Amino acid sequence: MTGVTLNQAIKRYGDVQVIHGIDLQIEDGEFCVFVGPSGCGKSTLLRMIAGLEETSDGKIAIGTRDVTRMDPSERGVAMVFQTYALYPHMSVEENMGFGLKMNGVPKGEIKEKVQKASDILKLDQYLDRKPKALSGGQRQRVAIGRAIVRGPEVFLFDEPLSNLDAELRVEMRVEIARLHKEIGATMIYVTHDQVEAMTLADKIVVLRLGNIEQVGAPLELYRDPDNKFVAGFIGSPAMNFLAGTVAEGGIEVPGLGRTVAVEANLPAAGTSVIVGIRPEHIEVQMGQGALKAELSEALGGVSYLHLDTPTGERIIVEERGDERANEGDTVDISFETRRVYVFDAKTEQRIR
Ligand SMILES: Nc1ncnc2c1ncn2[C@@H]1O[C@H](COP(=O)(O)OP(=O)(O)OP(=O)(O)O)[C@@H](O)[C@H]1O
Repeated sequence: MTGVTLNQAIKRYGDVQVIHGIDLQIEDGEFCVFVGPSGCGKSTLLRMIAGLEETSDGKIAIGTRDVTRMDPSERGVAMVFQTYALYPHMSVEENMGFGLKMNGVPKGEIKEKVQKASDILKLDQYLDRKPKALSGGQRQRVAIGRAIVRGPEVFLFDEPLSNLDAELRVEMRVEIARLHKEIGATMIYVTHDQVEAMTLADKIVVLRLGNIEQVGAPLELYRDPDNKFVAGFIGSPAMNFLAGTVAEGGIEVPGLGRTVAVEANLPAAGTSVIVGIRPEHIEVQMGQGALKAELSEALGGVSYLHLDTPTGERIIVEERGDERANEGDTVDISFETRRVYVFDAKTEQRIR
């Protein structure tokens, strides 16, 4: 088993550079998740590691081997795709063993490895079926089984659960976590699903426009985002942002009609900042205030209350108690000082 090292990895398509010199160390046995908005380069970066996209510049190493110019088949990786990519005319067993057969592995050994993988993934009873006679979740299991059978040093997953319905996603997510525990291999996983990223990852890499914004453990990124982008990207519903100005004794926030106290050394009075507060850290005060409840999404255990400020900003509050605000109510909000994040309005870097 081995880790993966990217050293100033660059990808260009013709004149357009889409990955801008990525440095990244993924440790042996680590579960690393790439997240970021559509088009940020997550899939491209994964495909560069797989060898499915040529690396224009820089280096990629798997363990101590420089694989930058190697064919995908020589890299010791196996990739699981969103679309499963199974052969429709082959049975589950043949699909899973196909890679090994092409490599001239003896029949007995293939059978043994397929058996072992189908035990892990509970595919025993489906080995003779064709993919079209399987559910989406079962097909994805076969695709994962095909990767396991090859015994790669590194597993690569490109949004593997995107085509599954909500319930199956949860089931498969738990299964992938179990698989990682069981086989302990290095895994790199691309998703734009918050919950997948937070629950599966040892390490999350947040990408934006082909650059890394921040790397860290899920809760590290949640608690200690370096900038407004990461703060807004990690956490769901997203962190609320309100414009403010540094003033005597805190930050004047027009949207709230008051000065918010902050535990921090703030820049000079008059500096424009952005105040960030997570929906789960806000309390609602009923029957007072200037915030108008435009919408309440009741999910059961929680409701998401959408408030409009007089300045035209939007605040989402997570409500959990028995008493929850209704649409049309006017309310006020409160939050603990230690829960307030502050970003520089120009650079969007975190001040505290
Ligand atoms: N063959 C190509 N030629 C030119 N540009 C490309 C090509 N493939 C991808 N790109 C560009 O590279 C950037 C990164 O694309 P990529 O598919 O890696 O993003 P992504 O983060 O995986 O997005 P999504 O979540 O939508 O899949 C995008 O701006 C995309 O338009």
